[in-house]
This record gives sequence, C-alpha cells and structure tokens, in this order.
Amino acid sequence: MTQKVAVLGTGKIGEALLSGMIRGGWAPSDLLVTARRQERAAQLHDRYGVEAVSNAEAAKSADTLILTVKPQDMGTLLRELAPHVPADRLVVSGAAGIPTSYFEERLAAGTPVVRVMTNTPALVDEAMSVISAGTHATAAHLTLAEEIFSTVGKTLRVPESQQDAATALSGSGPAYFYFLVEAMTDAGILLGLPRDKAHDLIVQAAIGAAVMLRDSGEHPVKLRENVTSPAGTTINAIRELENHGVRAALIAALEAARDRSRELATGNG
Ligand SMILES: NC(=O)C1=CN([C@@H]2O[C@H](COP(=O)(O)OP(=O)(O)OC[C@H]3O[C@@H](n4cnc5c(N)ncnc54)[C@H](OP(=O)(O)O)[C@@H]3O)[C@@H](O)[C@H]2O)C=CC1
Ligand SMILES: O=C(O)[C@@H]1CCC=N1
Repeated sequence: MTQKVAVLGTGKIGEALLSGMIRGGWAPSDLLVTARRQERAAQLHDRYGVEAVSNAEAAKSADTLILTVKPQDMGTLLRELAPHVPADRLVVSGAAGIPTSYFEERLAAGTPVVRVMTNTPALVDEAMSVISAGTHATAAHLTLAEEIFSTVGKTLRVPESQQDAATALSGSGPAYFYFLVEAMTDAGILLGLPRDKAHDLIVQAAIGAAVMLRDSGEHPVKLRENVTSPAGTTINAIRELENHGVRAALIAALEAARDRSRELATGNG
C-alpha cells in the first residue's frame, strides 16, 4: 500500500527533507506539505509539484505526519492537529528537545511517535538523522522513518535518552565547522592571503580531512600525528590551540547545546 507522507511546517528542514524524498524516488502525489503562510505554500507547490493543504487536512489524509516546526511552535501546532489525528497515524517529530512523551500526552492514546534529529547537510544528501522510538512506535515505524530520512543521508538509531546529546553533536554540529572555517579564513587574512583563496584552502582542507576521517579507518589522533612533524609547523599551532583552551571550549560548548535541548523539552523554551 502506498504511504502518504505529509510534512507539516515546511521551512528549512522540512523543505530539505521534502526535496530529498523526491530525489529519492517518492512521487510528489504521495506527499503533502503545510505552511503557515500562503505565499510559502504556493512556493513549495511551484518548486516540487506537491499539494499544499491545511494542517487538519494533512492529519486526515496522510499516513505519516512529519512535524518540522520550531520547538516553540509545536504546542500551537499540536492543539490544532490533535482533534484530527487518528491514533493509527505515525507522527514523526523533527524538533530539537521535545520528547516523544510530549506528543503522546497531546494526541490520541496509542499514537506511535518517532523522534528524529537531522541536520542541514540534508540539503546535499549528507545528513545524519538520529532516530528514537516513542512508547507506541514499532520496529516497522522505525524502519519507515529510516526509509524517509535515508533519502537525505545516514541514519542512526539511539535510545531517546541520548537524543539531547545527539542534538548537541550532530544537529548543531555543522554550525561548529562553519564557525571554524570562518575563524580560520580570518587567520588567512591575517597571514596576508586574499579572502577567496583563504576560504578555498580551508574548505578543501576540511573536505580532505572529513573524507579521511570517514574512509581511512584511522583514529583522529593518528591522523593528526601524521600531520604533525617533529619541530615542524603543526605542533606550534597545536600548542596555541591547547594554550587557548580550545578542547575545553568545545566540550563546554556541546554541553551547553545539550542543556539547551533539555530546556526545549516543554516546547516553551
Ligand atoms: N535548522 C537546523 O539546523 C535544524 C533544525 N532542526 C529542527 O527542525 C525544526 C525546524 O527548524 P527549521 O527548519 O530551521 O525552522 P524554519 O523556521 O525554517 O521552519 C519551520 C517552519 O514551520 C512553519 N510553521 C510554524 N508554525 C506552523 C504552523 N502552525 N503550521 C504550519 N507551518 C508552521 C514556519 O512558518 P514561517 O515561515 O511563517 O515562520 C516555518 O516555515 C525545528 O524544530 C528545529 O529544532 C533539527 C535539526 C537541524
Ligand atoms: O539550533 C537549533 O536549535 C537547531 C536544532 C539543531 C540545529 N539547529
């Protein structure tokens, strides 16, 4: 039986998923979208040929509802949806912080809920989507969520207790790398390189390092040691990174992101 899937609150993440599903072979006729603004609904229809409907209509017509509004908008969306969602619908939340129990408490008893934390590299099919089951979600529901999110990259199942940590690492993760590239490009300017060349050098170093991390099978420490020659350039840079507490700063940063994810649990964060 064909599954009809609706993406509710189709912003950056919702659109990335929608476009990935279409690239992955889902027929636009099996997909529905909702948006808060009419002009956004029309834009999605024009771009992807999908039908844009109301949230209530999506709840009635689709087998699977993927909720991709901001955590702070989830309460309002659920109040609107709850009277229209039959208990056999799979509800997938893409929101940071909000636990599956939040949805279970607000939807019909027994509604299966799956929580997913993806990230923006979904736009280039390189997402990491971290998936957890709620109380009533079965293995088949998890498999369906994996099938949907594997159209935009890798998937990983974790116990829900690890979702806030996963959000800090991979949900927010791309932002840390962009931040590092921005800072290292500034360093290139300081060292006298034109900005465009500094950018290209750092981005290619990042791509090369990322591919080696993924494909070499080597531990990151070993990869770093291979770059770090005795009395060479790299060790001087590493000493400065350690002097400035960059390792401790990263640990503290990810802990802060994890804590913020926990705070968002109420949807009022
Ligand atoms: N951005 C990221 O890197 C990641 C985000 N997430 C999670 O994904 C979710 C979405 O984030 P993101 O895509 O960045 O946010 P966006 O603001 O881009 O998308 C949310 C969309 O939902 C719409 N919306 C809000 N309320 C309603 C409603 N009641 N009915 C229909 N549409 C509604 C908004 O409309 P309007 O355009 O009018 O505001 C907006 O277009 C969040 O919960 C976030 O935690 C997860 C992983 C990574
Ligand atoms: O910053 C945020 O809250 C969202 C969730 C993970 C990435 N972006």
